[in-house]
Amino acid sequence: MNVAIYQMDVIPGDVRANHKRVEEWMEKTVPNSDYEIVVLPEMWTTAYTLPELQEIADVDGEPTTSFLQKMAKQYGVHVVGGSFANKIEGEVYNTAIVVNKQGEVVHTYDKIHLVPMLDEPTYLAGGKESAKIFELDGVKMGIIICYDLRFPELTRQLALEGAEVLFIVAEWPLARRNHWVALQKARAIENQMYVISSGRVGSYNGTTFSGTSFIIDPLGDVVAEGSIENEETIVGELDSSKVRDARKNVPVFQTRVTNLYKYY
Ligand SMILES: O=C(O)CCC(=O)C(=O)O
Repeated sequence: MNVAIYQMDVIPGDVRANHKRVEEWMEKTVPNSDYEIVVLPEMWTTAYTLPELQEIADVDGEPTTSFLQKMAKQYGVHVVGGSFANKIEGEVYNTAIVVNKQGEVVHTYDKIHLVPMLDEPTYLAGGKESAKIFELDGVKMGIIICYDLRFPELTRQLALEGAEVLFIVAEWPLARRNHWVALQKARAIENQMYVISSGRVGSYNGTTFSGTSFIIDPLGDVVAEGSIENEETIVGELDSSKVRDARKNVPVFQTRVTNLYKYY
């Protein structure tokens, strides 16, 4: 499966303008390509305009869900649609969405770990359900959002449920880029799965973001890596046999000693 990540900058607080940017990127990037999956970053419709989100967030997933469904159908590509601010019954969630190339929503996930350093709990509600797996073209996958990367339990759970690919959509600050890089490689190696991340670039409200979107294979080797500061498209190929080989050669999942793990 060929993947293209849109490592984009985000216009703060302007949902329609960001839709337009994604539409323009799709128009330019997807036709005549062999991309089967495209990936967007975290909160790409609004950026982290937290105090404004009650006013500008989508309501019950709209208009962003319909927009992504239209893009997926029009371009015949699966869309891992990053995440967006999504107001449901008065509370704003950070919602990730996956739409298949037929335009069907195959998965949503509301970020469960809110970031204290960003005061997220003041403005956002945490998801009520854990991350779960979904399938695209018969391959099991999972998606987590930014700060979730710091909680290895969540990714392990997805791997134990059969995920071969982990998407991480993010707006990770440049100041902690070394964590971003090391944790992604660790998640790929320890779970013997592909890690595909989409980070935003640019700055907002005094924070500069780290870009550095990745495609990392199940051995932890980097297939493709974005720059720190440029808007660009990062591409690479996923091969399920590499997951099977990694898990066969180092049989981590058969060697776990769960009865001795106190907290898991
Ligand atoms: O964990 C971090 O250092 C950054 C997390 C973050 O910025 C986010 O979840 O949006």
